[in-house]
Amino acid sequence: MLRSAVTRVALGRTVASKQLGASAVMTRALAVNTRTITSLSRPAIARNQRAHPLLSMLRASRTRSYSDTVFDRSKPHINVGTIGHVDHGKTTLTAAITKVLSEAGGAKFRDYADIDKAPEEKARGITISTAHVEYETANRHYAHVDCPGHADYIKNIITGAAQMDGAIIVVSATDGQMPQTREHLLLAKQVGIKKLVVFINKADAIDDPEMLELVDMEMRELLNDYDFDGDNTPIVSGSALCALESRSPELGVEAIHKLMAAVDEWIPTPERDLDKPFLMPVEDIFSIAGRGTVVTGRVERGQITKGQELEVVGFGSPFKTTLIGVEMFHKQLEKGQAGDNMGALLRGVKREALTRGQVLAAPGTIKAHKKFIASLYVLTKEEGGRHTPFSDNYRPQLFVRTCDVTAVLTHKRGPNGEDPENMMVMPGDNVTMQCELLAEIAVEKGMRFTIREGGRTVGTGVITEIVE
Ligand SMILES: Nc1nc2c(ncn2[C@@H]2O[C@H](COP(=O)(O)OP(=O)(O)OP(=O)(O)O)[C@@H](O)[C@H]2O)c(=O)[nH]1
Ligand SMILES: [Mg+2]
Repeated sequence: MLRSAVTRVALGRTVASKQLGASAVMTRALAVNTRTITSLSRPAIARNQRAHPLLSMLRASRTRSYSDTVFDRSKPHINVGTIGHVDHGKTTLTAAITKVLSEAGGAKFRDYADIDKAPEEKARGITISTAHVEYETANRHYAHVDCPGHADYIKNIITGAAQMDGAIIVVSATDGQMPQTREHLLLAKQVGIKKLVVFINKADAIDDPEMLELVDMEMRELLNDYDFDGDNTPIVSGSALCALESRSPELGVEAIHKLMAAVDEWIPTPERDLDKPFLMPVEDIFSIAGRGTVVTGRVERGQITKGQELEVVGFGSPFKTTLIGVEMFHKQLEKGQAGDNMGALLRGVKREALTRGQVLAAPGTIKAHKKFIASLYVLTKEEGGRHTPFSDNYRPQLFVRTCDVTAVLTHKRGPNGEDPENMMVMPGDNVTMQCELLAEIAVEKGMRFTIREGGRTVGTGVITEIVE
């Protein structure tokens, strides 16, 4: 069934979500932007083929049918993306990677036009244009995200519409680093991306090869500035366009192979959820006469066995308890694990001591906090957000996991002590603000949340730093 779906989707735009559905990581990553699989109608394909000059070439690579390649579920999966300044070649590189890997049987070629007119996706009411493409190397299976514009990158990174475990930062040899190179690096750092690979693109367009050295040095310095490992980060130079147009192989196809080898080696496969410490957000609480208190929820990560100790964190002092029973679909189990909707029977805990929004966690693995710094995207009126700006001490409801709590948003005072009172936040803005919660909840750096007001979502954010 899977195979036929793949074969049917002639232009492959929607293959990724379905194929990857089986992978737990992917299911989560694509949860907000799962697209339906529909084959393009024949006239649509014909139109596309007429429209794009590269298409006869593409058709050749497409007939090397991808459906012949058995999807190998045993390969580790990882989410990556291209980031970098406008026009530096992110989309061209994305297309080039699929082209080069398709020749090795590890991808379905996605041409530039197909990637760049990415379908719009809805993530929590925010429209984000992203293209997901997939490919594989000998070692790993990749989902790769590319966004058409700077604003979409910002939203995409903040909302986690496509989570990136690592990224390829593209920088043009003709320009060197530019403002969005830095901005994307900063955001990447804030959302917890630990490793990047640099691609110095447009190496075909420079006269002086020293430019490459210069950009190389400058990028290492910049990476160090943002707390990445600038000295050891692999930097590959080449030309995405040459690879896409099958010319100057040393700058083109060979550079792409070098780049992907660097990505394979340098960007680690994320820890699987099952290997992480146990955590389950509390959704509901029941008293069961003669037995005790049962908490239900969906296990976010890790696993737990009957008899193990748990900590209840959030809304007041944390306390410990023991898991004495696990139930799922009215059946008793020995163990609960990530993804399970389970009922946890707890020893000696009164119903009143528990509340929705707390978490059950492996002891000592998460703390409750009241104050943190967040990178926030404020929805525009068109996205269903506010019509007017807000100023300091704005008090929306903050939603995270199963929890909602009032938050007070204030600006961090400017570097020269600028008065935050005078700072207004406009719909459509991306801002860094301090959030102070009216109750302590279990949060971690890198967690995403939404802010709502009067029953509608007005913003989305990611925690970049815990204050207290
Ligand atoms: N000479 C040369 N031009 C390139 C190369 N790669 C991309 N370009 C050109 O640079 C321009 C921008 O490329 P894109 O791939 O659209 O850049 P982008 O980073 O996706 O741009 P945005 O999505 O608008 O931020 C296009 O005209 C490409 O043809 C290259 O290796 N060499
Ligand atoms: Mg682009």
